[in-house]
Amino acid sequence: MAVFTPLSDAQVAAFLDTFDVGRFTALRGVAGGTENSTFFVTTDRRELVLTLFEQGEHEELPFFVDLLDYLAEHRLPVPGTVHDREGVALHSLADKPALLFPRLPGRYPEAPNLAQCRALGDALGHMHVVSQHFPGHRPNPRDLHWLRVKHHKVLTYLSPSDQTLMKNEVDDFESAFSQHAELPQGAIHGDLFRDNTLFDGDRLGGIIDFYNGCTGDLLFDLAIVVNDWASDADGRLNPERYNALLYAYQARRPLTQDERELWPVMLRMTALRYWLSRLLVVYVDPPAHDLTPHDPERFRTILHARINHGALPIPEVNR
Ligand SMILES: Nc1ncnc2c1ncn2[C@@H]1O[C@H](COP(=O)(O)OP(=O)(O)OP(=O)(O)O)[C@@H](O)[C@H]1O
Ligand SMILES: N[C@@H](CCO)C(=O)O
Repeated sequence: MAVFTPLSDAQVAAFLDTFDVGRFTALRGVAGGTENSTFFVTTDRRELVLTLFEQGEHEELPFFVDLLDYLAEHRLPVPGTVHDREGVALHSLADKPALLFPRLPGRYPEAPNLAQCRALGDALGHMHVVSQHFPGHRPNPRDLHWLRVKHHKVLTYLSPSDQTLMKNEVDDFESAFSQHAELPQGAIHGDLFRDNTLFDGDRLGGIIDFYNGCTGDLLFDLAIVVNDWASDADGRLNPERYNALLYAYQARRPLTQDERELWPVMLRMTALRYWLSRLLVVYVDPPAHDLTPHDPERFRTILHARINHGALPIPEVNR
C-alpha cells in the first residue's frame, strides 16, 4: 500500500477546481511506492497522478518542481507538474504538500530487455546533456561525505569482515576522488532504479520519482543505473545489458577521461551507498509504516562482485 493519507472523492473534486484539467470522475489509491501517498485521478478530459508528500524536506519541493518542469520542457519523458490557472504547481491537500502530474503510460520492467536498456541509456544521456544547464542547486545528499558520516552507524550490526570492508571502501573512495579534478556536474535523478521507470513495450513512457534528485556528479547517476539495470543474480555485470546502456548513453554524452578512470570506483561507491541506505532503514531508522524494506544484502553482493571482478571495459563510441 502507498496511501498513508486517505482522500475522499469530494476532497479531490474540490482540489481539481483550481486546475484546468476537466471534471473529476474517479479516484484510486496506487499500491506501489513507499514514501508518499499516490493516487490515480481521472477527469472527463485526462488521466492524472496526485502525490501527497508524507515525509522529507518539504522546503525542497520547489527544487523538484523546477527540475521536473525543466526536463519536461526539454522533451525528456518525465512528468512535468500540472500548474493551476494562476500558474502555481505546489498546493496543499489534507494538510500535506500536493502535486498533480500527467499520468504517463507503461509499467516498470523487472527484467529489462536490451531495447529497454538502450532506451534508458539514451534518455539518461539526453537528460545529462540538458541537465548540465539546469540553474537549480541541491547538493547530493548521498555523496561521499554522507557515506563517511553514516557508515559508522551501521558498523555494529555487521560482521567483523564486513566492518573492515566498509571502512576500507570509504577510505579507498576518498583517496581515488581526491586524485581527480571535479567530474562533469549537473542535475541528476539520484535513484533511477527499474521501478522508477514506465515502459510501454520497448518504449520508455516515463521516468518518475525524482525526489532523490539533486545536483552533482553525472557519473554517480549512471553508476546507480548500471548497478541496478545490468547486474545478474550473482551481482556480476551482464555484458549485454551493460553495453546496451553505455553505448546508448555515450551516443548522447561520451564519458571524459577522468570519468573513465573513476568508473570502477563509482560503481563500488554507489553499490555501497545502497548497501548503507538499506542497512540504515533496517537497523537504525525504520519507517513508521510496515512495508517490507529493501534487502541490504543485494548491494553487498553487488559490491563484492565489483571488488572481485572490477567493471567491464567501457565501450568506445564514435560520434
Ligand atoms: N506520472 C506517473 N504516471 C504513471 N504512474 C505514476 C506516475 N507517478 C507515479 N506513478 C505510479 O505510482 C507509483 C508510486 O510513485 P512514486 O514512485 O513516485 O512513489 P514513492 O512513494 O515516492 O515511491 P518510492 O518507494 O519508489 O520512493 C509508481 O510506482 C507508479 O506506479
Ligand atoms: N531505490 C531505493 C529505494 C528508494 O529510495 C532502493 O532500492 O533502496
